[in-house]
Amino acid sequence: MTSKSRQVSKRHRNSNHPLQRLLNYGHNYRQQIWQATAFSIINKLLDLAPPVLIGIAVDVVVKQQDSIISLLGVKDIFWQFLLLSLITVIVWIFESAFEYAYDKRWRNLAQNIQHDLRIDAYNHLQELELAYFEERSTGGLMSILSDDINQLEDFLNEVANEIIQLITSFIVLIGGAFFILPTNIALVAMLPMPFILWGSFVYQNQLTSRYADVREKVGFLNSRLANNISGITTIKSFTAEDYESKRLAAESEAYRHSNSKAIKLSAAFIPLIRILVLVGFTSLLLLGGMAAFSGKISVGNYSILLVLVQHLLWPLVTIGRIFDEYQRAMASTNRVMDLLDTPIKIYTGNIPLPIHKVRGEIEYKEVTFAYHDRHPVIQNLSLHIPAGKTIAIVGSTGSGKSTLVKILLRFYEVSAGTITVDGIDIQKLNLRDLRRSIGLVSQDVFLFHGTVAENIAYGTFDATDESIIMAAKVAEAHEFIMRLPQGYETIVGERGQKLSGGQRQRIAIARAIVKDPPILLLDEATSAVDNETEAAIQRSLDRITVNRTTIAIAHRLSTIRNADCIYVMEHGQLVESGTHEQLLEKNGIYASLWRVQSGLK
Ligand SMILES: Nc1ncnc2c1ncn2[C@@H]1O[C@H](COP(=O)(O)OP(=O)(O)OP(=O)(O)O)[C@@H](O)[C@H]1O
Repeated sequence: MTSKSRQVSKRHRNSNHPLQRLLNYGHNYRQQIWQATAFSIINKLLDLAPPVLIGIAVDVVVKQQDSIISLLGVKDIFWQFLLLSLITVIVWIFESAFEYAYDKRWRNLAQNIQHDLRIDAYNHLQELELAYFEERSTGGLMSILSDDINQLEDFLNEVANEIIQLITSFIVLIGGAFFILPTNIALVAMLPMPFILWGSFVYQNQLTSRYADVREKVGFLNSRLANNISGITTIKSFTAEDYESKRLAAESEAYRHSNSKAIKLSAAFIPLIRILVLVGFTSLLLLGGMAAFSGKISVGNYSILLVLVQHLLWPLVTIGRIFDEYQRAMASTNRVMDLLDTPIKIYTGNIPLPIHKVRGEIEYKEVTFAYHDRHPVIQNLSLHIPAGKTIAIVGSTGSGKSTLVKILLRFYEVSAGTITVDGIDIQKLNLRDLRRSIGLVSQDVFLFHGTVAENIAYGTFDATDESIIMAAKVAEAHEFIMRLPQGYETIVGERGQKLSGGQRQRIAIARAIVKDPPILLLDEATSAVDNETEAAIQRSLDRITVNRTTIAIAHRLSTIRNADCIYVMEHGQLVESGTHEQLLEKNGIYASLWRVQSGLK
């Protein structure tokens, strides 16, 4: 996480209102926000000038030589109108110029903030521990990083300006009414205003929870979609299309239902506002007309008021949509900010571990570990692996073998005990250095959409073509890669789905070879392959484990029989250890497993 985003994250944790959180986040753009706001206000003021110009024109017609314009020294009616026309042209030009200015500012601001927010949110997400991802769905997280941030972009693009201009119109109208009209008439005309504001406020509160629900439902819908698209093979093979279609329809229906609850409320808003505006407008029409007739106010001023109110009527009608957009944006803001505020639970230590200095001695000292809300998977386990040696871990499924490897990488934090690398507690080591010095070939190989070469070089981004080919040869992958349509430049497809399981496995091994780490973790590297491939992988593993601390987890005992020491794991504890021969002699769990696998029993 960048120090900038860390600061930002601390800052907006202090406040609760989403708008405040957004403003705090956009702290660096304060100047741009002020400029855009000022341009919006000036544009609105200029936009409100035509009613005044109409009023003045009426004034010229009614009062002729005694009109307001005549105060400037222009007595001739034609010249008065010409001057008025000139002012109109100038106002128009400035209004257009400021429209351009505010539009450009707001839209650029929207782009800058959405960009920063997306990158910061993604960077923060990358720092979060695995448990966070296990609790959530990919689709749900995608909808925060995509939909919610887009919602904010739309808000800043248009709605922020609309809100500012609406407030400006309000103030001008109220000020204008009290300035022009006798106080009692102005008060009557303004009577609906508090109701409009109060009503809007109540509405806003009601809408908040409904839109939060809509955002949540979008998250569920997205997660179902993402899950189904990645599981399409399973869906097809189990002919579960209808079942999935129904499940998706149910999520989509929930989204529709949630939206229609929000629509029910927000759609009633505009007609209500119109009624209130009507009360103000007709009272102004009536009382103002009577006042103009009796000479209490001038005909010009009366015209100004009427046109000004008309000018406000339209924006007021849009207030419902503006609140709507505002509420949606605030619901999105909360979701994005909540993600940014999620505390990172696994922090890096500060002892550096330069990769070329790592010897690779690993020690687990009385380690206990439990996944969140579960019983311990590893219990009081101690294990010493001398530098450069290969150990193997075997044992029944679910006994905790993979977990042992994951806690060494600090994907999860141990509950008790310590793990050391070269005698240093891994919690005190620089986390990136620790992970850089470990190569993992995991049970489920993940390839990224891209070429074979890119996938082999993944993590060693400066790898040369020669080293990539060398690694592929050692991993016995070179031959099959050369048979692919574009060789090393062949696109492997998303998650490497255009390759076979064994091919993916060999690319993963080549990837680890290019990385050349002092510590190698092989989590069932030969699980998804046939006997021939297994033999090929075995040959390459024999080569790459030399002088490298290696932990190999295997179900097929033949693949690890040459290990310096083999451990048998049961229920989170190491119950047997020794070389292959020693363990056979012991005639315990390992020996019976061996007999089963080699067909002796
Ligand atoms: N992320 C997780 N959250 C909660 N429980 C988990 C998680 N990952 C694994 N477990 C549980 O921890 C136990 C040990 O899992 P682990 O993957 O370490 O077993 P394993 O010995 O590697 O099994 P296998 O040989 O089948 O790969 C299992 O009971 C599993 O259900």
